[in-house]
Amino acid sequence: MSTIFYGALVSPVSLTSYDALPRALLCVSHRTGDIQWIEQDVPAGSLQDVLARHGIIDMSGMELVELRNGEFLIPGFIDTHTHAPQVPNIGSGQEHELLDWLAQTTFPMEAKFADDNFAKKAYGTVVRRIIDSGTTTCCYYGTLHLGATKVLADFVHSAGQRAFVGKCNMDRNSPDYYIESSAATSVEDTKSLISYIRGLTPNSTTALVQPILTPRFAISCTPELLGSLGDVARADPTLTIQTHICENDSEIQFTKNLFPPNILPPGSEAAKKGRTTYAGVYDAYGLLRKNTVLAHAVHLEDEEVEMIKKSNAGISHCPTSNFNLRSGCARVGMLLDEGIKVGLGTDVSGGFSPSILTAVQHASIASKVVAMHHPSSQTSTTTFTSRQLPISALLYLATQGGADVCDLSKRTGSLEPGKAFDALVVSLKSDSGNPNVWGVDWDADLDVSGTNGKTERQSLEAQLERFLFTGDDRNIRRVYVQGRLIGGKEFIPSA
Ligand SMILES: Nc1nc2[nH]cnc2c(=O)[nH]1
Ligand SMILES: [Zn+2]
Repeated sequence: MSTIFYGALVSPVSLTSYDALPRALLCVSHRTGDIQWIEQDVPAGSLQDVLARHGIIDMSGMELVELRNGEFLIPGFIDTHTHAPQVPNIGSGQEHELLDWLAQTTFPMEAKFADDNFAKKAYGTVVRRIIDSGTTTCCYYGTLHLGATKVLADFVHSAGQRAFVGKCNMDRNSPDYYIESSAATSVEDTKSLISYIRGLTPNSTTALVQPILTPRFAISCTPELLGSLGDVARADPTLTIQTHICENDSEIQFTKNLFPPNILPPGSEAAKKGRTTYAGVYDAYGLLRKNTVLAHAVHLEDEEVEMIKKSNAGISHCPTSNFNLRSGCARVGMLLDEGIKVGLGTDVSGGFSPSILTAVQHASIASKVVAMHHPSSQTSTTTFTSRQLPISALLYLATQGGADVCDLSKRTGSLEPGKAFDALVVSLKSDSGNPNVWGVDWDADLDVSGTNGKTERQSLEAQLERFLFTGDDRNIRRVYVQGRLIGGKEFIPSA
């Protein structure tokens, strides 16, 4: 049994190109939730023949979803960095920089999650909101609490989202009311959470919800704690790791003061060089590797860029937060030119929106700001340093780039046979209720003859751009993960 989608499809190919197929036919297996096959261009008159070629003569037991003009399929968004317990704080504490904001706004809210009942009340709506924003894969930070983070994992698991869920490690430089009692307790709770999450989907290598090691940032961890987390990571190369890096000048200085080279493990590169960098601290404790997600990376030194490149760790670019906390503009174009993996993160509530669409818009603006400040005579269209990011790159960062960063590139991030059907049905029709996107009459916009107006591909490209820059939850009709409908405007959650 399968679901067949017939209509427009958009999917990233690379940073510089994407598929925009006005009349695609895509088949999803009900058994696996994977995409079985895609036909790129099927005129309406050939539909029966093409289905027959795939052995589908009788549509009974099949679901056929026909998309209208102004609607298209797109891979689900991947949020490589967000803080679930900060969603209730969105839009507050907007006048601080990072360290003050943590102390004044963030830690007081996170501390409330000591109460599992508070977590049960908050996290259900948090997860629903993030899914309905079109996020099919999410890297979640919980709080330092084991109980509340289990509650978060439960909600994500039962909602059917693909996700990484981590408990923050923080045994120093945190307020008395919100700190772990020792490195040993922090590690013990982390191991319990890993077992708990792995137990949610027994004996499955394809579990949607996975644990993730989450040393909050170097400042909040003693050397003993980072060392023990490094041991946990070394024992399990499949375990993903997430943390913050080079977000804010004061934070970087504080980190360097806390970790002078003489206290770092003697064999580490930083200890040998006698010079600490932020990335060098994580590297020294074995926390920099191909499945490490590093959020922000606004103020990386050249040496750190090299180190990250060598480790094949990925960067979560969080432009909304970087503007909002006045952290700076990450040089994403340069990172991409270096071949470093980059995805997008909402970083709620440093960022004030749980939608990756907002991150896309701000990633575009951030790249324009970098280009304004570092004008270049570069004319190449395949490099990005000092150039604003094109639509193809923005789409890539929001989808496949995120999958690359999470080490999930074979499973999700684009619409391709053999990958999971993690996808959105987007509608720009007037019945979406979003006046920004239906200011254009998509039917009139289209001229299939190609003599006036736009070709079908051009119209679809225009629709994608409109959606990325002015779309919102109202335009997300359906959200699928692994072939299962889990959200969107049309979704009715079971009671
Ligand atoms: N943006 C952001 N940066 C951090 N660094 C350490 N914790 C946080 C956090 O919660 N948000
Ligand atoms: Zn963050």
